[in-house]
Amino acid sequence: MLLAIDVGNTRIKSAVFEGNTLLDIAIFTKLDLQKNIQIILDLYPKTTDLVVASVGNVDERAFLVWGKRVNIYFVTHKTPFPFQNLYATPLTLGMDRMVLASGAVLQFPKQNRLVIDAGTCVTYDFINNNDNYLGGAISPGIRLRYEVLHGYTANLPLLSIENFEKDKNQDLKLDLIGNSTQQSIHSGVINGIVNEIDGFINQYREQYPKFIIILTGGDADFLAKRLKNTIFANSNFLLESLNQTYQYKTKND
Ligand SMILES: Nc1ncnc2c1ncn2[C@@H]1O[C@H](COP(=O)(O)OP(=O)(O)O)[C@@H](O)[C@H]1O
Ligand SMILES: CC(C)(COP(=O)(O)O)[C@@H](O)C(=O)NCCC(=O)O
Ligand SMILES: [K+]
Repeated sequence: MLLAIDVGNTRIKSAVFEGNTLLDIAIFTKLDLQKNIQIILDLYPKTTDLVVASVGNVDERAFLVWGKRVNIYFVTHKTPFPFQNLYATPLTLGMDRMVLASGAVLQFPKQNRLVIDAGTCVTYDFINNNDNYLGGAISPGIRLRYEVLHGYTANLPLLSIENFEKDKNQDLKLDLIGNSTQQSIHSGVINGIVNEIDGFINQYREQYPKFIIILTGGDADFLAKRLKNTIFANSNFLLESLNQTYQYKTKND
C-alpha cells in the first residue's frame, strides 16, 4: 500500500492506494500533519511507501519521523517523468504541475491534454500528443480573489464561496449584473473565474482543435457545474497522478 501526499498552498491532501485503487482520502492543514499521518498509518498498517509532492512550505523533515516504518520518497525535478519538459525554466516549474502533467500523459496516452487545477491558484498545463510539456498559465484561485479584493481596498468586505452559496440558496444561477456590493463581488469573482476558464479553453481550441480537459483542485466540482464547456471534474486527479508517477519512477529508475 502507498500513501500519497500532496502539499498545496492551502491544504494537504492525502490518499491511500492499493495498486491503482484509491482506498481512502484525508484532507488537513499543516498544523495537523503529524497527527493525521500517524492516524492513517495506524489505520493502514500495510502501507509500505509514502510519496510526497509539495509546493507548500512544509519542511521535508516533518515526514522523516516515519522513515523507519515506510519508504519515503519526495518527488523532485530529478524524478523520472513520462514527458519532455519544454518549460523555459524547468527548475521553477511547480511539483504539483509536473505531477499533473505526468498523470495526464499516463492516463490519457497519445493525445493533447489541458489540465486545469483550481486550488489556491488556478494553474493551466498543456501537454501535447507528442508528450511535450509546453507550459500554461497561473492565475488567482477563488478564495484568493475574494481575499485580495478585501485586503487591498478600504471598503470591500471579505466574502467567500460559502457566503455565495448561502446567499444564493445553492442556486446555480449568478446574476451577471450584481445589484449590491456583495452581489457585485460575487459576480466579479465567480463570473470572472468561470469566464476566464471558458475563455482559456476556447483560446486553446483555436490552436489545438482536439484535446482532453482534466479539471481538478479544491474548487473543481463547484466550477464544473458552471462552465459552458462540458468538463469532467476529478478532485482526486493529483493524488491519482502521484500514485502513477511513483509507479512510473519505480519501473524507470
Ligand atoms: N475546507 C476548505 N478549506 C479551504 N479551501 C477550501 C475548502 N473547501 C473548498 N475549498 C476551496 O479549495 C481551494 C483550495 O483548493 P486546494 O486544491 O486544496 O488548494 P491547494 O492545492 O493550493 O492547497 C480554495 O480556493 C477554496 O475555495
Ligand atoms: C503555481 C503554484 C503556486 C500553484 O500552487 P497551488 O495552487 O497548487 O497551491 C505552484 O505550482 C508553484 O509554486 N509553481 C511554481 C511556479 C511555476 O509553476 O512556474
Ligand atoms: K493549483
